Amino acid sequence: MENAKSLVAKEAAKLIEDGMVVGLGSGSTAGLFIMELGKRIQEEELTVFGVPTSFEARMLALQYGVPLVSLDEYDVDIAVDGADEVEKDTLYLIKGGGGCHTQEKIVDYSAKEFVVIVDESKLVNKLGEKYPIPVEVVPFAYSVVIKELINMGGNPTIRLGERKRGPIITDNGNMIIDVSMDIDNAEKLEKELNSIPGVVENGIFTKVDKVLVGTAKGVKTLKKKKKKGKK
Ligand SMILES: O=C(CO)[C@H](O)[C@H](O)COP(=O)(O)O
Repeated sequence: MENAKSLVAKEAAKLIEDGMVVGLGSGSTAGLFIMELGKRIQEEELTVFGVPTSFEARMLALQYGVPLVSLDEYDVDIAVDGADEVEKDTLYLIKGGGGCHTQEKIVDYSAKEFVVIVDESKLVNKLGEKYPIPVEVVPFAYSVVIKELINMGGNPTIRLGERKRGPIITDNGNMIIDVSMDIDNAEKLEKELNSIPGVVENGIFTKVDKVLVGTAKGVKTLKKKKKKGKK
C-alpha cells in the first residue's frame, strides 16, 4: 500500500498552482503529499503557502520546505488530507485515526476545495464498517460524554497511548473517545455528536469535494453517487 499512497500523494501535488494557500492534512498519506509539495516548491520555484492541520503536519512542512501561514491571515484555496474510511457512494469519511480531526475539519471545511487522498484499503460500502468514530472531548467531560454516547446506542472506549498508561492527549489538550455505532444518517450524526456538551469535534466528515484513490494500476477519482439518509 505504500506505493499506492505515494502515487496518490504525487497526483494530488500536481493540483497545486502557483499562489495557492494549501491545507496540509495529517497522517502518513498526507505526509507524503507534503513531501511532494515541498519538492515541487523547490524545483519549480512556486510561491505556495501551507496551513497545517496538526503539529505533525507543521513539522513535516518545515522539514520539506513548505512555508506556513495561519488561518487568521489567509483563506485556504485547497486542502489535501487523508482518511481512515471513505464510503464509496457518498464520499462521507471517518477521520481522526491520528487524533487530529478537529484541526483537520477546521482547515478542510474552510477550504474552497477539499480533496481526500487514500489507498484502496480505505474504501467501504458503509461508513463505520471498519473504524469507530473518533470524538475529541474536553477531559473534564469524558464521563458524561461516555454516558451520552451509550444512550445513543454507541460503544465508546477512551483512546489510550501505546506505551503511556493513560489517555492520549490531542494537539488541543483533549482526550479522544472512539465510538462504534450504526451510522444511519452521517450528516445528522455529525451534528448530533457535536451537540453533546464537552464534545469538541467528531471524525465524521460529510463535506468532501473529491477523493483520489491510489491503486496498483494508478490513481482514480471517485465522484459522489448519492446522498444517504436524507429525507
Ligand atoms: O485523519 C487522520 C488523522 O487524524 C488521517 O488522515 C487518517 O488517520 C489517515 O492516515 P493514513 O494516511 O496514515 O492512513
